[in-house]
Amino acid sequence: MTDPLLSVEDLKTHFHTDDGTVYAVDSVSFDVNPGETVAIVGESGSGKTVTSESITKILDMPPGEIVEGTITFDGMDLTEMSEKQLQDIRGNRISHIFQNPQNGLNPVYKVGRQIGETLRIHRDDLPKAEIRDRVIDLLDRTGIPEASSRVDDYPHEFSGGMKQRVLIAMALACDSDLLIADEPTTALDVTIQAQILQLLEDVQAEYNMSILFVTHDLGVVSEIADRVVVMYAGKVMEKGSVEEVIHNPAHPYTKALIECLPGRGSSMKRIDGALPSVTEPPEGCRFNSRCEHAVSDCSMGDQPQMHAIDGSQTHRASCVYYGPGYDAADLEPPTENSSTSQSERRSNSQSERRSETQRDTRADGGHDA
Ligand SMILES: Nc1ncnc2c1ncn2[C@@H]1O[C@H](COP(=O)(O)OP(=O)(O)OP(=O)(O)O)[C@@H](O)[C@H]1O
Ligand code: NI
Repeated sequence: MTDPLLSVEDLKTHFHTDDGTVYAVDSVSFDVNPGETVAIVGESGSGKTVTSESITKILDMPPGEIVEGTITFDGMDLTEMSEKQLQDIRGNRISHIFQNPQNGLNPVYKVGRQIGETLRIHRDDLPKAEIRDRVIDLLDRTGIPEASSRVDDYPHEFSGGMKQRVLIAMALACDSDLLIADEPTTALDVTIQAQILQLLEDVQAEYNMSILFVTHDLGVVSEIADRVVVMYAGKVMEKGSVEEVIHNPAHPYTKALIECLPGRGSSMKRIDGALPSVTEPPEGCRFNSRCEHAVSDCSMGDQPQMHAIDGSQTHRASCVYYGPGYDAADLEPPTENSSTSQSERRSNSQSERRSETQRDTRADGGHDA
């Protein structure tokens, strides 16, 4: 097996605010292998952006601080790097694109000049004319029609989708190893969204780039990602291949997210309840207050450890039901006609439950005794 390109281990990024410490990212670990797409998914506020912005330290620090953890990129620990060293990495080996493409472009400069700037900074041996040729080629490859004239246009002359293409061109300028894309299609309409996702897949294959894709949308994850990391309130709830996580979700939080996908589950619904306090996170599993399966072990100690699912090397979930003394089958939804209550189900194994239901039936209407 090849070494991961990026390895985030036990990352803790906190914010020191007047209201206390915000535990935005609290012991997050995951890898990104060369050439693969890893998605970080979770509801708003779960710590996806803070995780991704910790990698090249583009966070506001202070109030933010990387309190613990290592971020190894191509064998180098980024958390130990000076600002000068990080500048060499940003836009060169690791590029970012964001939800609002406007923020990535300076309105007063022509787009060609801005893409060229990345090359001038990181490839200062390139002659001027060659830079221009390369920029036009990049715009062309990212699907901008008439690239040779568009190169001299200003950002406001481009639509949202075209601006995002310009930013992808910029990310490709130095042939980055890793593209971090934070909700890059959320602000775009659905057709354009699909085109941008397709473009990312195409350029990834062509440039053998890795992508860390941040989204709250599990539908997008199944389209673009190879592997997925499910975050909730600063913790990783589950991770694994897209197949594993989307088709065989293990954590009650992931199951609930999937239930909320349009066309899935019983109806269009949201997960009941709200994220827990970020300054005073609950004991135990951070999802416990919203989890219909929560038992007393779920509100004790730290976030449960990651347990392997069905003996998989890659699929893991942070839920006590996959640990000793529990049966993950108890996480399955109750059958349609089951009259037993939540608490009864928790305290009984499936077989006990069956015999209890039989007893109930007899008590109600049985005269065969
Ligand atoms: N500068 C900051 N100061 C204080 N708290 C912050 C700061 N930036 C982020 N946070 C907090 O960190 C937590 C994680 O935020 P983050 O932006 O990573 O969430 P997210 O998963 O990306 O959500 P979204 O889907 O809305 O983008 C949130 O509680 C947020 O309020
Ligand atoms: Ni975000």
